[in-house]
Amino acid sequence: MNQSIKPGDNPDLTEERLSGTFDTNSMAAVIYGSDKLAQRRREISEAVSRIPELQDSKPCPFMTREEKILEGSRKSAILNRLLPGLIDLDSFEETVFIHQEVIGIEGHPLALHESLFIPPIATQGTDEQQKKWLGRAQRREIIGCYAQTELGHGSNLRALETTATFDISSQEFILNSPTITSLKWWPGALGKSANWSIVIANLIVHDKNHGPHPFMVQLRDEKSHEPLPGITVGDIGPKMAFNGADNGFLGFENYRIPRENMLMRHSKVTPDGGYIRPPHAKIGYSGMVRVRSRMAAEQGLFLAHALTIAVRYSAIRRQGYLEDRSREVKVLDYQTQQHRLFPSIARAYAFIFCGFETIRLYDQLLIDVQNGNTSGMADLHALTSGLKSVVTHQTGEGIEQARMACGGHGYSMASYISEIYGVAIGGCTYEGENMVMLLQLARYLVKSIEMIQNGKSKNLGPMVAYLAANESEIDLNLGPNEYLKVFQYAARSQAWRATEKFQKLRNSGMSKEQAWNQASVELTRASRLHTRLYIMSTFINHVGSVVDQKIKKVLIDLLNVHITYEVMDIGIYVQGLLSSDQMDLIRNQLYVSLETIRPNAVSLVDSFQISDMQLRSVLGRRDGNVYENLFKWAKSCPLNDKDVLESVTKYLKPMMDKSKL
Ligand SMILES: CCCCCCCCCC/C=C\C/C=C/C(=O)SCCNC(=O)CCNC(=O)[C@H](O)C(C)(C)COP(=O)(O)OP(=O)(O)OC[C@H]1O[C@@H](n2cnc3c(N)ncnc32)[C@H](O)[C@@H]1OP(=O)(O)O
Ligand SMILES: Cc1cc2nc3c(=O)[nH]c(=O)nc-3n(C[C@H](O)[C@H](O)[C@H](O)COP(=O)(O)OP(=O)(O)OC[C@H]3O[C@@H](n4cnc5c(N)ncnc54)[C@H](O)[C@@H]3O)c2cc1C
Repeated sequence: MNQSIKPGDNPDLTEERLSGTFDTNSMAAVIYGSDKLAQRRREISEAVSRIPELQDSKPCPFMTREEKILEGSRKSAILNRLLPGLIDLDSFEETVFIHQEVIGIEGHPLALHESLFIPPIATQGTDEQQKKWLGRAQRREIIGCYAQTELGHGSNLRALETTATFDISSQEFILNSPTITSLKWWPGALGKSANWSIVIANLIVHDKNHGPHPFMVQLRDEKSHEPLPGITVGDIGPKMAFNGADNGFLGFENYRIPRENMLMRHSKVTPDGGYIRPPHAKIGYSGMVRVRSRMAAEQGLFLAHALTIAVRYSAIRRQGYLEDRSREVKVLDYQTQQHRLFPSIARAYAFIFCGFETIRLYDQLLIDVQNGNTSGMADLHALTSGLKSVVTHQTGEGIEQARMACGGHGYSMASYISEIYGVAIGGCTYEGENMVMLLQLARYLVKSIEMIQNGKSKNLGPMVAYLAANESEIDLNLGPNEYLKVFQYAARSQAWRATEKFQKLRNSGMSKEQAWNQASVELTRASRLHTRLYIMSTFINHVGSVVDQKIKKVLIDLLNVHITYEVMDIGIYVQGLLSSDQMDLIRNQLYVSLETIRPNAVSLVDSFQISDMQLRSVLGRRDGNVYENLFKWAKSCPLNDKDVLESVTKYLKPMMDKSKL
């Protein structure tokens, strides 16, 4: 049964929920990985809803930027006091979840503290460094951020300009921002809130530049919160979204920190100026891999937010007629609306399933690396580079479709979809611009194909083994595994096409860099197809492992939406494999699968169990009572505090009076 049904709900939404064929709590358990984890989310939402001081003081769209930052800080401080009674303090998931529930998605002063400041200390700090800072950070005696990007440099880490020069005589590093382009620019919470930061700077010892390394740097006085001498710091101004966070700039002028402030678990500088290399050259990049490995699930949830709003609203919004002219139909009954929304529901599920898998892979890698085994780093870097790029892009597309599916009201901030969109698409840029990261995965694909060309196919990892296969015919009797083969064909032929283009250019005498650039559009296409194949195969495997038969049945229906939509979407890449009859068959299977999933659409989004507090959307309310609440929301807009505004008395009225003469 659908657990969201309550008395007083909009009857159209109740009708939808009654037509669902499965238990939404059981589905939530599959989405979040276990009944216990899903149950914890419900308990935390429930507990938060009973604490008056944690409620929004007014709707976010009516707040100025300053009010958003103040509100985020107010709630962060209250949460810090209440957290021990509300969540398991050792659980990163519960910490992120409660902040999102209480403060929302627009960012807050501690948004980066948990995800980018504490993890590098925990994974790249020595035992002594952890003892010194981890407890303080966890108790929030200090607030931290992650300062890597510079005004002139983001994607290309090797071009960072900030320097940390070792001074043997004082046993200190001297930090400098030598140029305007070397100012740190963008770090979340840096602008006004953080007093410490992980700073990525070029390590210079005995005039030799050892490249970017992480340093623990105090920025502000712990008593006065004033910037320390040698530090220039401030906020970079309003952004497209995420304005509850104070992204900042930072400059150093001969700013000294003790030698012990370089995070030295992997690379080390000894007191006499010796440099000890890390076990893997890119181990310092692992904080980024950690965040990327979490982005698929995060983004899947952003998409889930937008779809919860659009699907619920589509079930109460009546517009136009089908057969019965006496009553307008729910817009959810239109095939175009279903085609707009249901493939995105499938993607949201797929992204979340993939996301929990990559989080698990990262956690395993972390254990391996701590035990000295870095062999899995390249694989996970390639996988998460592609995944973050594809998932953020498709999430953005899906959210925008969800907005349009809500018609005019989707454009109002009352829907909250524009904010969700603005926050989600930030992910196309942060943690590595998407094209740049697709090209990282492409390096891996090209290397894999070169292994095949050199007769070393048996050395290929399981994720790229399909590159060596030779599928040229597909059975018309299409099931998920045949769709997978179709996708493998597309990904394989594009990877070979791109690699061969690169190699041909090389053989024509072009430099490696120029040849790479000339082949790069084809290379990014190969990376996207490879990643979409991974998403599809993870989805198929996940559904295969579900035990509850009612849940499995609806997930198979959703998987059918996914595989048919995805194959139609890449039609151009499978022209050599599928006949036009086969394409027609798939197209029809997609339309059938949209109809099949229709009765479960509302229950599928209800299963994300995103509370009204977290959703912050008038259109997406659980009870479906949209119109009366839209009217209330509009009336509460500060512009309506007065009937006659100063804009009228001061300018418009005199203008009209003058025109009358
Ligand atoms: C609903 C839930 C809501 C939760 C809300 C949470 C909200 C949180 C909001 C947070 C918001 C924003 C936070 C944002 C933070 C940031 O953006 S921090 C800054 C991030 N910056 C980047 O990502 C920069 C991207 N650039 C890079 O990573 C590197 O420059 C790049 C990898 C592109 C290239 O590095 P180079 O050193 O030049 O290396 P290259 O020559 O290209 O490659 C050499 C070789 O090394 C391999 N390699 C590269 N990286 C790795 C790695 N990490 N691990 C393993 N191997 C790696 C690469 O593949 C090459 O291998 P090859 O064999 O030679 O091909
Ligand atoms: C919301 C948000 C939060 C952020 N938070 C943080 C933070 O907390 N800490 C932090 O350090 N940083 C943060 N950043 C910065 C972020 O990591 C960078 O913006 C990101 O890495 C992209 O770098 P860039 O801005 O230099 O883009 P650029 O590299 O300048 O990209 C511009 C264009 O150039 C293209 N391009 C660049 N290089 C190549 C290439 N080699 N091949 C082909 N095309 C290329 C890109 O594809 C893109 O189209 C944040 C950014 C945002 C938007």
